[in-house]
Amino acid sequence: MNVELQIKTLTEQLNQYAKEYYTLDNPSVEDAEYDRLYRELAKLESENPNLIRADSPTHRTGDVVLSGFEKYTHEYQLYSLQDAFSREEVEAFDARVRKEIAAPEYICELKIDGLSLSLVYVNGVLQTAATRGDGSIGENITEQVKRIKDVPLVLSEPIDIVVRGEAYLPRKNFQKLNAAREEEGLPSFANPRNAAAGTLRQLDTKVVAKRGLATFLYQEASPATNATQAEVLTYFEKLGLVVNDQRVFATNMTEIWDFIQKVATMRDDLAYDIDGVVIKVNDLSQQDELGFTVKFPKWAIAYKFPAELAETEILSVDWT
Ligand SMILES: NC(=O)c1cnc(OC2CCCC2)nc1N
Repeated sequence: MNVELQIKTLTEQLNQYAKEYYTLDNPSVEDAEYDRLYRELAKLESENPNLIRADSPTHRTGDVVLSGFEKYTHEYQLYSLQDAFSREEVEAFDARVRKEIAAPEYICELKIDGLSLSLVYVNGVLQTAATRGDGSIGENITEQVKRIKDVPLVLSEPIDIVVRGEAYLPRKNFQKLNAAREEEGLPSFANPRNAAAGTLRQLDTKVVAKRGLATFLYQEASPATNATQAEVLTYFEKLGLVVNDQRVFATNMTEIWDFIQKVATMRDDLAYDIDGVVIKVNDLSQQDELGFTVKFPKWAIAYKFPAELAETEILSVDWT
């Protein structure tokens, strides 16, 4: 078999094994077998650097230690969500929407409690990853994000697209990390969100690879190629991006509130932290009709769950 085909086969095989191991939590080969194939690929790549593929797993390792963070100016501004803390506030949002959209269909998504992330793909290849920053200028964290195993280095289609999502630390990896830090006499992280933020601010990318961050993508920032938010999310899955599967449609407050209550009861059983539910007008042309206020989109609202008291706060409350 010629070298180019050998490199292609090894790359595809290793990517499949990594997906089984990291995303499906169901490896089909032993680590030793993965390591053997990985070393074989790394050897072929070092002998034929011109044949290294953009989706090679060797881009995700290697001890790149950066000297600092470059600024990155977002091509599309990142908006933040208006918050709602009660049913009445969500009803007011629904009423505002109905002033302009007669019978809106909403899509409700979990609000992942992580770090906002922007991914820029050119010809289907991950070119830049950046933090939100102030919405216009963020920090370039491309090398760090390449160490997040569920972020595809190459999409299934060679398209140009800018996508938004959340990087988060799964609760089991958060617990492992804090246990290790206590072992080393290091201060533990207060919550998974802080741990994720601290991890993506690491200049030594080897540290990022070890921590086990993950992502959920939820918005197309570049001009929409789909008609609804639901179709965007399905399209993202087809491209190889990870999308949260807990999403429902709602056409009125009762259905919205039923979902919010359902999420409130199953929240503790999730593998990751959430801090609310995001309700969005599903039709993207209606989103455009509604537009934005100075800060927020008028077509979305975030219902926030009451903040859970941290253990220390519970102890400090005078329960008498
Ligand atoms: N943390 C989340 O899970 C989340 C955050 N934001 C959005 O949508 C915003 C993005 C810009 C306008 C609507 N959706 C989400 N699921």
